Amino acid sequence: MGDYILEQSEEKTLREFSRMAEKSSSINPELYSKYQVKRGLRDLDGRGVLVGLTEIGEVHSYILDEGEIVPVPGRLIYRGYDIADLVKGFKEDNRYGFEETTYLLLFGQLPDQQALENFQQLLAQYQRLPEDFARDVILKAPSRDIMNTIARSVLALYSFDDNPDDTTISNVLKQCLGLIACFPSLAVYGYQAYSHYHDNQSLYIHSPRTKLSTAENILSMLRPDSNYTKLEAKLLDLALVLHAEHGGGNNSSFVTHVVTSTGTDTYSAMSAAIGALKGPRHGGANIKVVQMFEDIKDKLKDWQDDEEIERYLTQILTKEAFDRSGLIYGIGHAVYSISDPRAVILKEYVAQLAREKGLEDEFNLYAAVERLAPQVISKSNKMYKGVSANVDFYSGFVYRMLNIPIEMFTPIFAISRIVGWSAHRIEEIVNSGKIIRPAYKSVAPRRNYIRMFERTEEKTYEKNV
Ligand SMILES: CC(=O)SCCNC(=O)CCNC(=O)[C@H](O)C(C)(C)COP(=O)(O)OP(=O)(O)OC[C@H]1O[C@@H](n2cnc3c(N)ncnc32)[C@H](O)[C@@H]1OP(=O)(O)O
Ligand SMILES: O=C([O-])CC(=O)C(=O)O
Repeated sequence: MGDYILEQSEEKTLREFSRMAEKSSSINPELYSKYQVKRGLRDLDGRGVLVGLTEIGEVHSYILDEGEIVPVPGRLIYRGYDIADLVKGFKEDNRYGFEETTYLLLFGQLPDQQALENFQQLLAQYQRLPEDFARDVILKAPSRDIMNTIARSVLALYSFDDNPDDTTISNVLKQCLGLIACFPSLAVYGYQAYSHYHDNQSLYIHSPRTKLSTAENILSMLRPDSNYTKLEAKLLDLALVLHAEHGGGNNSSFVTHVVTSTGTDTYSAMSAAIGALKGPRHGGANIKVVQMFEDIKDKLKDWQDDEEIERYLTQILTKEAFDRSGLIYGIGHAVYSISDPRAVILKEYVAQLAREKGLEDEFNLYAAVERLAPQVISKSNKMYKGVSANVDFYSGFVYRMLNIPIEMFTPIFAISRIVGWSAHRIEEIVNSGKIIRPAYKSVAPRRNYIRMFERTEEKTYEKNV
C-alpha cells in the first residue's frame, strides 16, 4: 500500500515536472523564420547546409539547369566509383564484395587480388574478441535492443586497448579495423544473449571463422547449425556493400565528424554513431518498415485495393495508425527524390526471391505502398522535392527472407556502416583541427534573480515559465 501511494505520488510529480519541462522547452515556431534558422541544417530549398568536404562518398540526386534544381534518379558513388558498377563487378566475378568495398572506402583505391587477400588476413586477425569478453560483457545484462548492446560493447573495448586515446592515424586505423572485424560478433552474440535470456532460447556462441566473408560469418554465427547457402550469403553481402557509406552529411556519419572533432577516442566516437543510426528516422527505419507492414497486412481487407491502402497510409500520416509518429517508414530521404539507387538494386533481388519463396502477394503490397506513399505524403506536406522508397524499404524484406531475426536488422546496417564511419573519422582527423560548433541563438528573456524566501509559487511560475 505504502509503495502504491509512493508510486502514485511519483507519477503525479513526474507528470507535473514533465508539463513544466515541456512548457519551458517550447519555442515559438515563428522565431525560426525570423532568425533564419537552418532547421535540420537545411537551406531554404531543403538542401543540406554545406559544412564539409569529403572524398569518400557522393550522394547524387539532382542537376542544376541554369540555376534551377532538376531532380534526377539517385546515384551513390564510393571513392569515385558508382555502386552500380562495383556491384556488377563482383557479381560478374561471382565473389563477395564487402571486404573489397571496405578496402576501397578506407584506402581510396580498389585492391588487386593480392592486396585484398592481405587485407582479409589482417581483418581475420582482428576478428577475435578479447579473452572472456563475450562472457564478461555481452552476456551480462543483455538488452532487448542490440544496437545498445553493441554500443556498450564498443565502449567496453576501450578498457581492453593498451593505447585507447592515441589519435594518430595508424592507431585510429588499427582501432577501426578492430571494430570493423569484430562488429559481426558483437551484434550476433548480443542477439544470442537476448534471445537466450529474454526468449528462453538455447544459447549459441559460434566463433567467427577466418576463411569466411563477413556475410558468411554473420549467417554462420546466427544459425544454430551454422548452415547457409552461397546464394543467401551473397545476398547479405550485397546488402552490406549497399549500406557501407553515404557521404559525410548522413546523421550517424556527421555525428562521427562532430564527436571526432573534439579529439576524443575512437570507441566514444563510434558508440555515438551507433546511437544515431539506431533512430527510426535513420537506420532504425528498417525494423519499423517490417513492423509497419505487419500492421498493414493485419488491418487491410484487400491487399490489392489501392484505395484501401491509400486510406491506411493517410491514417499513418494523421497519426491514427501504426506507431502514431506520422511517418511512413522506408519512404523519403533527406537527399534523394526520384529514387534511391540502393532501393532499386535491392528491389530486383527481392522480386526474384519473393517469387521463389511464394511471397509474391507480399511483394506486390510493398510495391503498391512504394507507388502510393509518395502521393499521399505530397498531398499533406510542403515538399521541397519528391519522395521515394529509401534503402530501408526493402532491406528488412530481404533479411526476413534470409530468416534473420528482426532485432538484427539495424545491427546489420551498423556492421556495414562502421566502414563509412571509420573512413570519415580518419578524414576528419587528417583535415580538420577545428572543433565543430554551430550557433544557437538564445530567445529567452533575461530575468532578475529571485531569492529563495521571495519565491512565491505565483511569482516563480510567472517569471520562470
Ligand atoms: C538510412 C536512412 O537513414 S534512409 C531514411 C530512413 N528513414 C525513414 O524511412 C523514415 C521515414 N522517412 C522520413 O522520416 C523522412 O523522409 C526523412 C527523415 C528520411 C527525411 O526527411 P526530410 O529530409 O525532412 O525529407 P523531405 O525534405 O523530403 O520531406 C519533406 C516533408 O515531408 C515529410 N516526409 C518525408 N518523408 C516522410 C515519410 N516517410 N512519412 C511522413 N512524412 C514524410 C517530412 O517530414 C517533411 O515534412 P516537414 O517539412 O513538415 O518536416
Ligand atoms: O544519407 C542519409 O541521410 C541517410 C543515410 O545514411 C542513408 O541513406 O544511407
